[in-house]
Amino acid sequence: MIELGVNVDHVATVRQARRTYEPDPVVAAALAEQGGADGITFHLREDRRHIQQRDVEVLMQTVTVKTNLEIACAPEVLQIACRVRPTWALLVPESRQEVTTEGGLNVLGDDGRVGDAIDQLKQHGILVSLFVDPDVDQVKAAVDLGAQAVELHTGPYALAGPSETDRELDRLRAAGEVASGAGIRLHAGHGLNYVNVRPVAKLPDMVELNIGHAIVSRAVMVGMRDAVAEMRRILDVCCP
Ligand SMILES: CC(=O)[C@@H](O)[C@H](O)COP(=O)(O)O
Ligand SMILES: NCC(=O)COP(=O)(O)O
Repeated sequence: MIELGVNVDHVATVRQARRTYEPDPVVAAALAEQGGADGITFHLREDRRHIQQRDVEVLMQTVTVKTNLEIACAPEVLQIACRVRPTWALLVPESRQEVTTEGGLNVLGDDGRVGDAIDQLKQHGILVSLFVDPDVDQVKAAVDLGAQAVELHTGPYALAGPSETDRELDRLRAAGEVASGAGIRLHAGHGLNYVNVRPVAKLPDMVELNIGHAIVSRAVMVGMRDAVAEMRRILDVCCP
């Protein structure tokens, strides 16, 4: 059965629109758990545009399922991760100008920062996943650096037009085969929603999907528990 990681970043986005106290991603995470989340994902960006350090601290005290802290390979956030010790750390690229995460980590071109970050996190008992484009060479480089999982960037798939979707799925399938063939966990995420999720969930050896924006968008209408439960039902039906 596919594991569902629910990303609560954009609950914090709504809160930060007024720099106030609500809606609280901590409450959203508890409701997501009631809806069937297997993990809670939260991205402590260097620019703090949504999740704040307070959210990380309180989520680490309250979440009862897996925690998946997304961070850049930057000393300040790495230090926080090593102190709070989430179940997983997902290393992602960041740039101030981006609307959202744009591409995967360039692991192939690593200047040592990714490798050092992996070692530092693992020394603190944290499992490490790398957010990479569905590129076989990037996945091989992630395996070589000792990542315990890769999260394939499904943004290009999600944005693909009808004539490109199969090609993007083939890229994801090929990259996933390298990951599972190397014995590391295969995750995927970014831009997945209630319609496009099924083909990705059905990819061979897919273990975990991390979904945020689409679930939070549905939650605005129906509530977090029901929005998560609906995604859970979709995954349970398509991947029993
Ligand atoms: C890496 C990824 O795709 C998401 O988990 C990420 O958090 C999205 O970036 P924003 O949260 O900045 O939208
Ligand atoms: N790493 C992907 C994630 O956590 C959620 O991305 P999105 O569903 O908010 O695009």
